Amino acid sequence: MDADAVTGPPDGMVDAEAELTPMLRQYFECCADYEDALLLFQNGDFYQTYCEAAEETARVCELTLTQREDSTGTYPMAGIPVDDAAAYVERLLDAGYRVAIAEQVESPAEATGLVDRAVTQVVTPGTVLDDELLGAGTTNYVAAVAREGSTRAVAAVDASTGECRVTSPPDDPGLIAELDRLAPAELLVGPDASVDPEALSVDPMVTDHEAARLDDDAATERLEAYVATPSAVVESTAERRACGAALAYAEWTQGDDGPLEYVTRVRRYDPRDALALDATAIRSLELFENRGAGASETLFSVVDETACALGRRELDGWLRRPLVDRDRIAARHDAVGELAAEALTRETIREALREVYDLERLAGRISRERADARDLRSLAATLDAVPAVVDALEGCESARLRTLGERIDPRTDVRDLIERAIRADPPVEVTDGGVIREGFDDELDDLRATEREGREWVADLEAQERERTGIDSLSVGHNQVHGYYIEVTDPNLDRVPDDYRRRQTLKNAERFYTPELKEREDEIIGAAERADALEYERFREVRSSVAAETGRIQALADALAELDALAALATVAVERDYVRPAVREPGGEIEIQAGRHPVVEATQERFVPNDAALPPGSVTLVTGPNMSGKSTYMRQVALIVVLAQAGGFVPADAARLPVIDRVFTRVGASDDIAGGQSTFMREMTELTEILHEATDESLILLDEVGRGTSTADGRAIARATVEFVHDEVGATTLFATHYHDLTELAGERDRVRNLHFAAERSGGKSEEEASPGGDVTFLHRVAEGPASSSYGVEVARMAGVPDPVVGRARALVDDADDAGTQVTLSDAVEAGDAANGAENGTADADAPATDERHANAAAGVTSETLATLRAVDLATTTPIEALNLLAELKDRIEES
Ligand SMILES: Nc1ncnc2c1ncn2[C@@H]1O[C@H](COP(=O)(O)OP(=O)(O)OP(=O)(O)O)[C@@H](O)[C@H]1O
Repeated sequence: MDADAVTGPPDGMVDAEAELTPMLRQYFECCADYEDALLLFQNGDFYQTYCEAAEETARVCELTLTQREDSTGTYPMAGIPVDDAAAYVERLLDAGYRVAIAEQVESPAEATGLVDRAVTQVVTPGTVLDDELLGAGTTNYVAAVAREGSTRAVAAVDASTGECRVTSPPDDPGLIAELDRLAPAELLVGPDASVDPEALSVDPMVTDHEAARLDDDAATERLEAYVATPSAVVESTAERRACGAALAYAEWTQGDDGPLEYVTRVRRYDPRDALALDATAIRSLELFENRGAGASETLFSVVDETACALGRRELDGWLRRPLVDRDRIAARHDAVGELAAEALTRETIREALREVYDLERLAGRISRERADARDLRSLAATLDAVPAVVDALEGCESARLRTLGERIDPRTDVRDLIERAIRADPPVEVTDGGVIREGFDDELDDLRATEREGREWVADLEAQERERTGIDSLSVGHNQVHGYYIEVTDPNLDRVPDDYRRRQTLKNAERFYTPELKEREDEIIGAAERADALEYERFREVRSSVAAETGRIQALADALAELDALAALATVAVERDYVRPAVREPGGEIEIQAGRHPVVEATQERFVPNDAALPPGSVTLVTGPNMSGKSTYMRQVALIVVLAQAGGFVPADAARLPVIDRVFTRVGASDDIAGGQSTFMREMTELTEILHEATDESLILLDEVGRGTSTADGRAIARATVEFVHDEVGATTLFATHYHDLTELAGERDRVRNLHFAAERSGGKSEEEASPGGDVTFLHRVAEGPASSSYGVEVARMAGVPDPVVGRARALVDDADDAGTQVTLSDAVEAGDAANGAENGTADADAPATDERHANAAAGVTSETLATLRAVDLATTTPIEALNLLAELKDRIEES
C-alpha cells in the first residue's frame, strides 16, 4: 500500500471532515500533526487505526479488519491491544513505518466529554526505547548528517542510553565508513548533505530532514539544553547542526516534551583516533557476523566474556574502534594483564557484574518517567552489587583499574532510598498500590492501618453476628457489585435482627447489610483508594529523586561497562591462552610467533599455529592450493592486530606489533558471490579505495584480487597492484594469489616476499600405499618461498585424477614455465581432452604418441567427463565445489 495514504490525515475522512464525531476529529487532527507516522489512537484497551491505516495495520499485523459506523459514515477500523502493543509495533516498524502513539492522557472517568489524548511517543527504528524491541547489549542510533561548506558532520544519538556522539569525517569515503561503523537504524539527511544511502553497507530507514531541524540557531539553542557550552564540545557549524538535528528528532519521537534529561553525554570524537575499519573489513574479518552458511562464531562472540549488557555494548565499541594511541592501548593491556593474573579479583568482579542490569537504559527510563517500581528495584540490585566491585579494585595496581576504582561510586544514598521506599517484589502496575514499603510514609501507613483494621473487623463480623442472631449458617461475604453483605438462608429469615437492611434477594437466601457494616465498608474503600493514590505519588517522588541522579548513574554505568569489557578480555586471555602483545611505534615490523586464528581455533579441534614476520611496507605473496590455509593466515594477522589495539591479549606465543592506522581487506569475487552483491566492478571499486587511502602505517589484505575477470587481465591487475602497493603506498600487505608468476616479483622488488602453504598425502602413507583420492591433506603450515608452480596439478594427482591427465598437465606446466606463462587447471583439462580427442581420431598436432593415447582410452577418460571439466568456470568455483566435482569425476572414471 502507498505509505502516504497510510500516514497523515486519512483520505477516507477528508470529505466528512466537517461532520466527524468529536473523537474521530481528534484522530484526524493527530494524524495531521504527525503526518510522517502511522497513528495508533488509544481508545480504552485498544489502539485504534481507521481507514487506509486500518487496512494496512490489519494486513501487516494480521488482525481482523472491522468497521466503525456512525452518522457521518462507515470507516474501516483495526485495533491493537494496548497490553500487547510491542509485538505489533515491531511489525509496523519492520514494514517501514514510524508509529505515533496517541494515548489517553486523562482518565475517562474524570473526563467531562471527550477524553484528552496526546501523542506521547513516536516509535521509529532509530529511537525505539522498548526493551522488547531492542537487542540486549546493542546500540541503536539515529544519525544525522549536516553539511556546512566543505565540512560534513555526523551526529548519532542512542535514545535508549542517552549517548550522543558527533564527528566530522575527513572525506566522502570516511563519511560512509563512519556511518557503516555506527550502523544507525535510522539516518536523517539534510537536503545539501549529499549522502547516498545506497553507498552504505548498512540499511537504515532514511528520513529527509526538514530544513528547520537543521537550522543553526535552533541547533545552538537546543544544544545549550544539553551541554553548558556547546562550543566546547562541537567544533564546527556542521557538527552543531548535525547534533541539533539528531537531538531534535529524538525529542520529537518523545512527544516533543523538551530536552531529554538523560542525554547527558554529548561527545565529539575524531575518527582518526581509532583504527579505521570500514564495512568491508568488518564484514570480511567476520568481527560481528559470520558469513559462512550456518556458522555463527565471530571475533566478537569468541571474546565476549562480558557479564552484563553494559560491558557487551562497550566491548562491541572497542572492536569497532580499536585504539591508535600507544599509551591508551598499553593502559588497557596493563589492566587486562592484571585481571588475567589475579583470578580472585577477576572472578569477584565478574560475579558482581552479573547482577548488574542495563543501567544506561534504566537511567533513561527513570528520567523519562517511564520506569516502573521493578525498574527501581533493578537499579537498587545493581547498586547492591557495586561495593563488592569497589572492594575488589582496592588493591589493584594498574592505572586504569585504580581510576575505575575511584570513579565507581556505589550511590548508597540512591540504593538506600529505593530500599526504604519500594517493596521487594512490586507489581508491574504502579497505580494500584503494593509498591511502597511500610514505614516509609506515616500518612500512608495510617491509611493502610485503617484499611486493615476495617477488614479485620469485617473478618470478625461473621462470628459476632452468628452469636448475636443464633443463626449458625450466617455468612459474611463480598462481591464487586454489592460490596460487603451478610447472607441468611430463607429458613432463618425470622431470626434476622431489626438493624439488618435488605441488599439483594437470592434463590434460597437474602443478603443484608447493617449501617455499621456500610460505614466500615466506606472507610475501607476510602482508605484503600487514598492509599493507592498516595503510593503512586510517593513512587513518583522517589523516581524523580532518583532521576535527579541520572548523570551520576550514567557515569557509574560507564565505569562498570569499561571494567566489564576489561574483565572479559582478561577472561579470554586466560581461558584461551592469549599473550600480551608488545605494541611499538607505527611503522615497525609485525612479528607474531605461533599465531592462531581466534575464531577458527575456537571452532575446530586442531589448529596449526603459524609465525608472521612482516617488515614495514613489505608485500607478502601467499601461494598454495585452495583450502590450504592462505585466507585463514592472512585474517589471523589482521585479527591479532585488531584485538591488540582494542586492548586485548592475542592468540599467539608472542607478538610485537606496530600501531596500525587502518586495516583494509579485499577478498576475491568468488568469496563474495554467496552474498549476492559482488561483481568484478565492485572488487575494483574497493581496490581503488584501498590504493587511494592506505598509508605506510596501514595493513592490507588482498585475497585473490583480479580473480573475477579473464585470467590474463586478472593476472595483469594483480601484478600492477602489487607493484603499486610496493612502490607507492608502502602499506604492509598480504596478498593471496593463484597467479604463480606473481611470485617472481620477489626477485624484482626489495620488499616483495613469498610464503606458501603446501598439501600432502595424509596419514604418512607413501604415495604407492595410499589409495588414490580422498586423502589429500593440508598441513596448514606456512613456509618461506613460493608454492611449487604446479601445486594445482599436485593436488589433482593426490585427489586421484588419472595419471595420464596429471602427466600431461605437468608437462604443460613445464612448457608454460619455460614460455613464461602459467597453466591453469583448465589448460590441463584441455590436455586430457586432446588425449581423448585422439581416441576419437581427432588428435591435433601436439597430441601424445599413439600408445599413450590408447593408455588414456584404457584409463576410461570419457569425453563426457572432459566436457564436464571444460564447462567448469574456475573463476567462480569455490573450493568445496571443486572438491565435490573432483570426487564426482573420479567416481565416474572408476565406474567406467
Ligand atoms: N592453521 C590452520 N590450522 C588448522 N586448520 C586450518 C588452518 N588454516 C586453515 N585451516 C582450515 O582450512 C580451511 C581452509 O582454509 P582457508 O580458507 O584459509 O584456505 P585458502 O588457502 O585460503 O583457500 P582458498 O584459496 O580456497 O580461499 C579453513 O576453513 C580451516 O578449517
